[in-house]
Amino acid sequence: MSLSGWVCLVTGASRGIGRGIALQLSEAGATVYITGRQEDTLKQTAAQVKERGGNCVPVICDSTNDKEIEDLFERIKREQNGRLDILVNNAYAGVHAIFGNMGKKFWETDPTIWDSINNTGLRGHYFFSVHASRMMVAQGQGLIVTISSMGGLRYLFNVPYGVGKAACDRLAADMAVELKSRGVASVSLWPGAVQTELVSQLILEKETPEGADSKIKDAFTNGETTELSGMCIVNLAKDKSLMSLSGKVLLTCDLARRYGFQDVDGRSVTDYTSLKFLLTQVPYLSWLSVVTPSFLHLPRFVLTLASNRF
Ligand SMILES: NC(=O)c1ccc[n+]([C@@H]2O[C@H](COP(=O)([O-])OP(=O)(O)OC[C@H]3O[C@@H](n4cnc5c(N)ncnc54)[C@H](O)[C@@H]3O)[C@@H](O)[C@H]2O)c1
Repeated sequence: MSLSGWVCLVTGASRGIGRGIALQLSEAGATVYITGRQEDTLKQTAAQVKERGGNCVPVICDSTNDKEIEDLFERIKREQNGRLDILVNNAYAGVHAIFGNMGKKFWETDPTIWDSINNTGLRGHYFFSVHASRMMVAQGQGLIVTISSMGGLRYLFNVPYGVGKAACDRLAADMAVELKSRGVASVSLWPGAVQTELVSQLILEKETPEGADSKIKDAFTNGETTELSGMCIVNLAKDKSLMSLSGKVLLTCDLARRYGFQDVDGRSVTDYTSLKFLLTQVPYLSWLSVVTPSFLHLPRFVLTLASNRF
């Protein structure tokens, strides 16, 4: 799957899912601009990319700093003759705030948690998308992937988290409406639970945090690697039916099945919408999962109904 000659931009790639995505895109041959706020950690990602024979350009760019965002796009235009093929909106500053406030109600939490969660992870995505779309519309093609999660569907963790994720899904969908006639695709990608460095530190290596549901820890124990989302994006970028997927929420487990791959460590990808998995979550019925075939899935319209807003 070659992306040789492609130019990509991944925000927040100094660790976590962003780093995994940068590794996969560069391994596929793309030149990948990666952003973060700290030079040392960005350089660590760049060194890993280089070790695998890839090419990446680390750029210090805070997603909450409009001027730094503008300068970054000017630089890409200058260095790549106006070419940008893929933007991945991934940067996120909310993980510490989420796990540090587990179990608290929104009125018991400092309201600035909204900013920690949504300034980088929603407002920043909009700003990056505007600049990227200007380049992509001019070239008549491109792909914008906004990393979101199933918190966009129903309550998960806390109020600003769910609102932010629902808004990310809507951002991807509404941008797709305006971009469709210009040949540019916009999708929202939902990873499952992912074993990032922070998840290891804050969840896996600790007792279940106070106020947290023990099922959350189980989900992360069987979680995806940080590179699975990257594998999904590499395959998606080459999909001849890409425009027909534009505007949709895509799940990493569905894309792994669509393109027929396993996680980079050889594990099969947990399918959160399979009947088999869902039964494991139901007390007294979990035994049924053993005899349930894994190809039975929850139809997508049921997921839509699960948002239950009417
Ligand atoms: N970890 C999971 O299990 C999981 C599951 C589903 C969805 N997601 C989503 O994936 C996205 C990435 O999450 P993660 O778990 O990899 O987070 P993370 O905290 O491990 O990584 C976030 C990255 O963003 C960077 N960043 C933070 N603030 C920034 C700023 N102002 N400017 C530029 N870069 C900044 C960080 O330096 C880091 O590189 C989030 O939207 C998250 O909700 C995560």
